Amino acid sequence: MKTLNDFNFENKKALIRVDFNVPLNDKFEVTDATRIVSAKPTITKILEDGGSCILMSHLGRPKGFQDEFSLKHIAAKVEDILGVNVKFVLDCIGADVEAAAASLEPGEILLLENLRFYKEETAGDVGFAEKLSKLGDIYVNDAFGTAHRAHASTTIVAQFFEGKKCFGSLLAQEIDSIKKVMETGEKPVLAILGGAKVSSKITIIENILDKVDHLIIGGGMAFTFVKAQGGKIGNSICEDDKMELALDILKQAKEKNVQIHIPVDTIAADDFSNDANKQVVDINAIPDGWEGVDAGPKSIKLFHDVVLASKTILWNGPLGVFEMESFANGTIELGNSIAESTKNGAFSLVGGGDSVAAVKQFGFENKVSYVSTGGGAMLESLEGKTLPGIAAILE
Ligand SMILES: Nc1ncnc2c1ncn2[C@@H]1O[C@H](COP(=O)(O)OP(=O)(O)O)[C@@H](O)[C@H]1O
Ligand SMILES: O=C(OP(=O)(O)O)[C@H](O)COP(=O)(O)O
Repeated sequence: MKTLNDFNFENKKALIRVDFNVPLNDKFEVTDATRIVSAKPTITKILEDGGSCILMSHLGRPKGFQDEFSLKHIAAKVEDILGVNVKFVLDCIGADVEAAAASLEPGEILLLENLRFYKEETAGDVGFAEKLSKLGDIYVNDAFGTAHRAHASTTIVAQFFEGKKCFGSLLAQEIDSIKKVMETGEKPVLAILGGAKVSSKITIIENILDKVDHLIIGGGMAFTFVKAQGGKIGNSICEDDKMELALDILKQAKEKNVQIHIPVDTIAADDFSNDANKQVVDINAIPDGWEGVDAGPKSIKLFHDVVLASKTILWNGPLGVFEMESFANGTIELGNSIAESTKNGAFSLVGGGDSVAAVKQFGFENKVSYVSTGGGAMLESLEGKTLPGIAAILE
């Protein structure tokens, strides 16, 4: 696995695929710059070596050239975070871009326009990838968030850099964190899966049953397991067509010696709204007209004990409807438990969509070992897939 340290970038132009797909508000201001901050170590190392950086990224899912998706909106933020002047070109291929890249001096940074303004990017077009490849001497992939896409700039371009391609430090760190959970982590290894649906996590569950000692199934997806075992779940969300599968997962877990922990109680609400009436009830005795929306106190304690006994922890998916203040407590308490366990020496990885949002919203970002910068990319990694962006560097 080639990393930045395998190269000296002196007088070299690094063509770096970053994931600067960051959220913007209606004034086109960056509202969460995590992905830009996370790319800084790679860029700094290359500049310190005496090289220059050509940064390429997508932003959103534009249909052709659309001003609102221009990377010009984020150029100043990138400059601010890197602390180095950033040159910006209004295209990502073509004569102007080639001239700008050719005249780049050591220590300088060039930011290209949104790659997805060309449909060839997402189509993985070889000709488009070849044009990009002309811009740099060494290809660095640091875009973990987009590593599950076999696009021109994330995957196809790598074939033009035989022996001259490597992982950036962010991508290497993401790979390492996943490896810690899936392969090398200190036991006991715990995975906590929450969120809304069993169906979106099936492949992950089946893949990690071979890797973990404990599995907490929380959030909305727990109710499919509870109902499948004969529990009364009222109006709680449930995927009836996945009940058989839930029973099969419980059976597989037993065979594989994995201890599964399902909530024993829940906060039930009489309406799916923040000001609904609520009551604590046993998970398998939810009255008609009520639905489970958050972990109950006994479950929080149970999960706390499992988390504190674990040395390696993966967390994906909230334990309740955390977007509503009234039902955020279980997710916050789980965050507190993971923070405490991390302080005691456990390795904790948080990844995938809403759990990362929850971790940031409730201030746990610096209290866990690692927060992934990838949503879909992290979920696909946990499913056991080799991401095309990663495979292309290894080839
Ligand atoms: N008991 C519940 N009932 C309904 N929705 C829930 C419940 N618990 C969690 N959720 C919802 O699950 C969603 C996140 O699910 P999911 O997308 O699978 O997680 P992630 O994005 O972290 O992988 C959140 O919007 C949250 O409100
Ligand atoms: O933000 C991203 O994905 P994510 O929301 O799954 O983390 C990546 O930049 C990939 O974007 P895409 O899903 O439009 O290919």
